[in-house]
Amino acid sequence: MTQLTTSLEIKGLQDEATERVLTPEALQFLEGLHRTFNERRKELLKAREERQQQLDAGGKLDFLEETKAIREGDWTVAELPKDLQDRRVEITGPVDRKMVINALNSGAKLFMACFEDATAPTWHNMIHGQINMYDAIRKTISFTQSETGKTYQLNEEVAVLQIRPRGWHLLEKHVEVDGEPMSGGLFDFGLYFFHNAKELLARGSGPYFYLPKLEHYLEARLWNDVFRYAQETLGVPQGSIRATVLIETIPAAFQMDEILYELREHSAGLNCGRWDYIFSYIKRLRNQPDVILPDRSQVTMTSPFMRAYTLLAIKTCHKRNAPAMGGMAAQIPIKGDEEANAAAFDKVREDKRREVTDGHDGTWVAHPALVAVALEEFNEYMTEPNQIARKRDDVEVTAEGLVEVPTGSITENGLRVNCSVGVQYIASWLRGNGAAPINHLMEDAATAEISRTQVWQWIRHPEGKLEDGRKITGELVDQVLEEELQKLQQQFGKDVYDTGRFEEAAGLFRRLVLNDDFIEFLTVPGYDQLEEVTDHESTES
Ligand SMILES: CC(=O)SCCNC(=O)CCNC(=O)[C@H](O)C(C)(C)COP(=O)(O)OP(=O)(O)OC[C@H]1O[C@@H](n2cnc3c(N)ncnc32)[C@H](O)[C@@H]1OP(=O)(O)O
Ligand SMILES: O=CC(=O)O
Repeated sequence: MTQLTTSLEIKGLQDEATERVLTPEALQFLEGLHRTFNERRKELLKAREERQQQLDAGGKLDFLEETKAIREGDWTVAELPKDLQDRRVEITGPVDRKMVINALNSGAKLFMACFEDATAPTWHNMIHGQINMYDAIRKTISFTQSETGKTYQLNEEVAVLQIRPRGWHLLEKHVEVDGEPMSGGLFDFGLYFFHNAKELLARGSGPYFYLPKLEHYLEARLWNDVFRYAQETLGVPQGSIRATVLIETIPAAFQMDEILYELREHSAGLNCGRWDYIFSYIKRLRNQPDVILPDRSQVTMTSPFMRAYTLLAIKTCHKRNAPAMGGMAAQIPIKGDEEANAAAFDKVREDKRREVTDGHDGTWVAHPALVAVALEEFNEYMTEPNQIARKRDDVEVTAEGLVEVPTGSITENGLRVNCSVGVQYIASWLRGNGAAPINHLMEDAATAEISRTQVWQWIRHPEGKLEDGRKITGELVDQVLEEELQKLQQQFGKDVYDTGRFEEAAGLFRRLVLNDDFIEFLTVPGYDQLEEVTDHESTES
């Protein structure tokens, strides 16, 4: 444990890698961020709890009276920089060194490097992720895979880089200020900005961010104040930062205008973070008697509440001259089965076509092989760099429409999939991998959040019954979980199962679904179980 400034302590392993990014000047900047903004961050998290209590007491979500003037006002966000005007296809991925190179070379217009739900926040991953960003921006990044000897380097032309720092709820326990862990989001943002903002601007781009899991416009205001402070402190021109906010919580859907307004000098629009949105919908409305969702597979982008929110995002953004980005389709290539692979690609094509014809200005893909599919759809239906000029005044979305409960059934298979996929994802995360291919789909933390939240609610809601009438109970879930664990043991073999942290993952999953006290984010208790694991693919070589 080293004390570097009067009040900042590094609790994580220190080596050559940490020395590269945790320079005394960078630490001083982090300390300033913490001291200036951490109290407000904590107050905003507390306000989330208070709003939850109101919802649990039967309160309804609605557009806010206090911000009517902003919704009805005539204002726009600042003009977009050149390299954010055409965002038709963005690839996302964790911050592993090889993946970073592959994503930048993928042919996508932009790459969102994720320090959040696609990355398990080990100290190693977070530090090496920063190093990978540093080297990628300066085009000095390369990687040699030890198994194959293959070397990866950047192409001449690469995607524009943006990063997703952790949300306001997550901590970076390896750095403490005044004996208190730092905010994960301030740590990720702060280090990236400190080392790269000026370099990015000198190279004709800028410090670009995706902001996850906001639940209120005041949380957007906090980010905006962080941006102003960071730019002022480091002598970077105000407005250099541009940030796209993920609308991925149900309360935020009622405050899209307000969020854009708070960030208007730094805004790069909104994105529909659809998986977390489903998670948030169940989480926030979990105690409302009329709300219960069917199997996850039946909740799609054509479910009325999902259509309502994506169309509202497009209308709201375009009114403010901001891009409205689409979301992620889970399908990834299926190796060795051409028919299944073609079907998976068709699903992605259909999803992207709906997005572009609705009016989205770009979309996300999870895998380089899907860049071309998404590009084809956007190239065909979006002939300009974006379609911000298409105002969608025809769209009418009501508060009731945003929360309309989707119909469908809860099946035994749906319950089994939630248990199995939830455990498999958590096990992968505990092994240090935040994005995982499971049953030929890309899964990240949002998947496990949806799975466990659905099961929690099904156990407690009177209508949480399988289609054959059986009530979903803690005992039934326990039994299903045991059976699914046995299947996983058979599928992976005893050795992989024993070393793969499946039992630990099942323990956490059980706690998440059986505890009456709902746990806000699985990554919070999970973080205590996330021991240090080193993944060579995130590391320099
Ligand atoms: C809900 C949300 O928040 S979505 C956003 C967050 N989630 C993500 O970003 C997940 C992104 N996707 C991924 O991480 C990956 O696609 C995974 C983990 C699901 C699958 O990865 P793999 O098992 O490596 O897939 P696969 O074997 O098909 O990969 C083939 C090649 O593509 C590369 N690749 C796959 N996905 C990506 C990606 N998203 N970015 C860059 N490269 C990628 C692999 O590195 C591999 O490279 P190689 O041939 O040089 O070794
Ligand atoms: O973060 C994205 C999502 O779909 O959730």
